[in-house]
Amino acid sequence: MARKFFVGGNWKCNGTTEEVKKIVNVLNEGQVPSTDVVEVVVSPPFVFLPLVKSLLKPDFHVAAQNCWVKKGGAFTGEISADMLVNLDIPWVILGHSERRQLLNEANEFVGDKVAYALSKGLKVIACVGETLEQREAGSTMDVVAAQTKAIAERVSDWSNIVLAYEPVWAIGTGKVATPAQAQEVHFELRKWLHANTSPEVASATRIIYGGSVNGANCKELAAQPDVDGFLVGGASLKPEFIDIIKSAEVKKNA
Ligand SMILES: O=C(CO)COP(=O)(O)O
Repeated sequence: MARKFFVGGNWKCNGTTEEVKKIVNVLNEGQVPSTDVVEVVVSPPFVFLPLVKSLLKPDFHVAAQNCWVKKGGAFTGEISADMLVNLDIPWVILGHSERRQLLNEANEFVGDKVAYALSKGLKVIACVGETLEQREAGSTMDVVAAQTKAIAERVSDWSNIVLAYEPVWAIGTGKVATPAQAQEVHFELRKWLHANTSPEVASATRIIYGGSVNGANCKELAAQPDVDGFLVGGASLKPEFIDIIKSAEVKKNA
């Protein structure tokens, strides 16, 4: 089964109402491949989710950038998966490295979040990735395997998970992984899924790359056999996001 190309735009903690409307406008007007070829999901901050959802053309979907680990209650400042479902928000990003690093989200905690969000019917973009120090120490695969294992131990159905490989050293740095570096980790992650989940999960799960993806480097990355799309930060706030969506054509013609 062919894996449909997936392009996510992670807006992080950016935007005003006016800016959000402008970005949505650009997205709605952009000439992009059909939904048979590419799945596009944008992730604004929580407070803009209803606005973006109401303005965005139906071909594109929205994701929250996080949610609480279980049912809501006395958890000041948190947003529950149940609330996202209530607002018809189909996707959530979990385990982003900024949350793992700045907010100390541990592998197990992320795994619990993924399991709970899936159990409520959300689709999950689950992020993994190593720091520069870990890469230089040669432990990239150990790190991403441990992060993926914490999810695999808690989840049996992978059909609503997209796995995002985002090397921390490439995020927001302008230092993109080379196509060969991305392919190597994606290939290893798929091999890991093959051995630790099932051959079916390994071949069906989309593994997307994130970290300084832009309009200029996306095509070469998209051409890698195990790169099934992107999770884009900075460039997802700019018109070049349309070019990144278009890189799905590389796969179609492959
Ligand atoms: O963290 C990212 C997406 O989740 C990547 O961010 P940049 O594209 O800004 O490097």
